[in-house]
Amino acid sequence: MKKTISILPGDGIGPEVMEQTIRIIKKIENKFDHYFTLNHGYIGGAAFEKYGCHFPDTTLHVCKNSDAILFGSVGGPILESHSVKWKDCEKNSILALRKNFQFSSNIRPAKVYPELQDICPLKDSVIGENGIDIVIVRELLGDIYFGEHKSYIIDNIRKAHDISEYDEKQIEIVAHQSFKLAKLRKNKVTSVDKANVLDTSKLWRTILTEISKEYPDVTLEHMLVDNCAMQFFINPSQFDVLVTANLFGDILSDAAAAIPGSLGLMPSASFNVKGFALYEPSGGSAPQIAGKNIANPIAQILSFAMLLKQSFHLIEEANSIEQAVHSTLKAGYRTQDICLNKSKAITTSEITDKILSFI
Ligand SMILES: NC(=O)C1=CN([C@@H]2O[C@H](COP(=O)(O)OP(=O)(O)OC[C@H]3O[C@@H](n4cnc5c(N)ncnc54)[C@H](O)[C@@H]3O)[C@@H](O)[C@H]2O)C=CC1
Ligand SMILES: CC(C)CC(=O)C(=O)O
Ligand SMILES: [Mg+2]
Repeated sequence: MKKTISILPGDGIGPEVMEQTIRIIKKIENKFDHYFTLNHGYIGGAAFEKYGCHFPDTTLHVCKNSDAILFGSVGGPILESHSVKWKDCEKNSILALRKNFQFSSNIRPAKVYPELQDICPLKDSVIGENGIDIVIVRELLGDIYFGEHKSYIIDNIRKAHDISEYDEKQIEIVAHQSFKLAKLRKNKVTSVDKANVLDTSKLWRTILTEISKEYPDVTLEHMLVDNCAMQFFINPSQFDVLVTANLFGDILSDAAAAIPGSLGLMPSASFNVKGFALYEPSGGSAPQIAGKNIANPIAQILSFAMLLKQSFHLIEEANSIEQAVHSTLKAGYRTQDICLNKSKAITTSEITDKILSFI
């Protein structure tokens, strides 16, 4: 198969985990006789250094001419967020990319890996006999991230506001996606909102309820977001598909990383309505561990597996990567974020060597 993939490593650990993922891509090409054209683009702080902006036209061009986008992460250390290089980096890069291609829904799976049960902070009794297997569907183009953001001074008082907005069409897209996904799974959708206070949430709840009538086999439940955050840790196996707004989804999907045990294991996929997609780890650029060859590359590698499955329909190829990750973990190889005995942890490149050996 001949397909083009945009490779946007970005900042922090992005380039390190992307480099290892490219080794996996090469192995898949060799083993299954495919040829992928990898077109590289700068984004985030890395682009700012080279082009003086966070999302140059050349990168947009690369993305427009590809069949799928594999993204690393962007952003610098929080303490440097006012510097010229990092100011508004995330807004100008990943948010602009999502907006440009209208990536309206973001899929973030969260499950317990049986071979990593020792690092899952949840008790066996909480995990339960059937384990935990949740898919979070996060709306990606509305809410407070895309409303007006403003800081100002009135009567010598510093003020700021961020406006959250939704329209029914935006909610309908993720609603349909969630019900369709639930039909392939356990037929349950939990819609998470703050409808006891927010008008955007009241609209959210109304639309989810209306759309649910088109999917009579799927059970729809509504849950308030504060309760949901707690339910993740006391009864996570109740969830199948969880659908929520942009901000709540951002926060809850990081919280859900506690289920496998590390953000370094969490891949994600973002789709537009035409099916074009961007794949990226759920976590960020982890600046404090960047450049040390200690980051976990699995989230990035599994994001590539999602790309193979969802964008290229290469199921056997994707399964071979997922199986290799499981075999590697089962054999006891761990990076430091998933290793209880840190002295036994192996590096980013060493764990990739092991994964490659199982493909
Ligand atoms: N899509 C994106 O590009 C995102 C970018 N960011 C940016 O990343 C920067 C750092 O943000 P944080 O809040 O610290 O979030 P983060 O997700 O980068 O890190 C949170 C924690 O998870 C750990 N972690 C994350 N990925 C890991 C991996 N692959 N292996 C091992 N450990 C891993 C980090 O070491 C840290 O302890 C900020 O500039 C932020 O804006 C944050 C989230 C998403
Ligand atoms: C710029 C942020 C909204 C990125 C992020 O935290 C995420 O997508 O999870
Ligand atoms: Mg996030």
